[in-house]
Amino acid sequence: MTALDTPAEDLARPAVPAVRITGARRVFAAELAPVRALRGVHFEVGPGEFVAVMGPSGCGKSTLLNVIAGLDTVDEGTVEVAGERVDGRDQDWLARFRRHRIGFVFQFFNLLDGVSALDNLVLPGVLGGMGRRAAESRGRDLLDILGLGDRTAQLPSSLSGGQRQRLAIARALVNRPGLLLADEPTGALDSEGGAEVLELFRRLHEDGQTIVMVTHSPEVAAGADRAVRMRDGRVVDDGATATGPTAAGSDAAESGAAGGPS
Ligand SMILES: Nc1ncnc2c1ncn2[C@@H]1O[C@H](COP(=O)(O)OP(=O)(O)OP(=O)(O)O)[C@@H](O)[C@H]1O
Repeated sequence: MTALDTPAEDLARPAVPAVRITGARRVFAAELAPVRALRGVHFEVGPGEFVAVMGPSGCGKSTLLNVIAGLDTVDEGTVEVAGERVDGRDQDWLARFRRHRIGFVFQFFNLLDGVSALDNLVLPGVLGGMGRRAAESRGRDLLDILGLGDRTAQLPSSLSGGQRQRLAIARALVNRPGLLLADEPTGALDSEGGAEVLELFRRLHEDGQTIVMVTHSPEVAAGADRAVRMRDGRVVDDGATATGPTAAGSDAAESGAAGGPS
């Protein structure tokens, strides 16, 4: 098994969508009027798909990602990840779920600045149930694969933006999550750093990793298989990108494995 392999559980259940959301509604209380962040969202992601979520500021993209990750909850509707219901769970269940099943990449990296690049990976590994040695070995493997093998002892603050985001992606992968979620992963990077990160996502995707990425950038979205557009809390468009499976004429797209909203 390589460090980037798809988790065995996903290979064993290829027919189960990686994400399935039906009729999701989320309303936030606000001073003037309630904000309807999600207004009946249907959204499905097939195993191994790389999906970009786009749309204007405030249309509900981060809320969508957060309800998939169990960082926020829906008021109505259902959220399933790899066939398991995420909505309606208690905080302990959600914490375990996030630790083992979800890798989350943030716009501003959210790395621990006081510890080395390697320890940024060892800590979540240990929290995820690995022994320290196993977590160190996993961390070193990931740093090698992600082109940071000579940076193990460096503090995140001494890395470039692109390197920091690659480290944050390595951290998200430590516990071999079935699903990688990324909220504007290139938003804080210059074009070179953004290209590095997109290239890494493409490699992970080719290795079978399921990825859902929020982005404002059409260039970044074009690197995904499929682009979903949201507006005012709804999915308004959903289709293959130029690099997606339809463009390549693959059977997967034609058989519906790319998965549109149901
Ligand atoms: N915790 C919250 N409390 C109140 N309102 C919220 C909360 N979280 C999000 N909202 C509101 O819900 C709406 C959707 O927010 P969300 O962050 O999902 O949008 P977005 O599409 O990700 O925006 P951006 O591209 O600017 O990040 C916005 O109007 C936002 O202000």
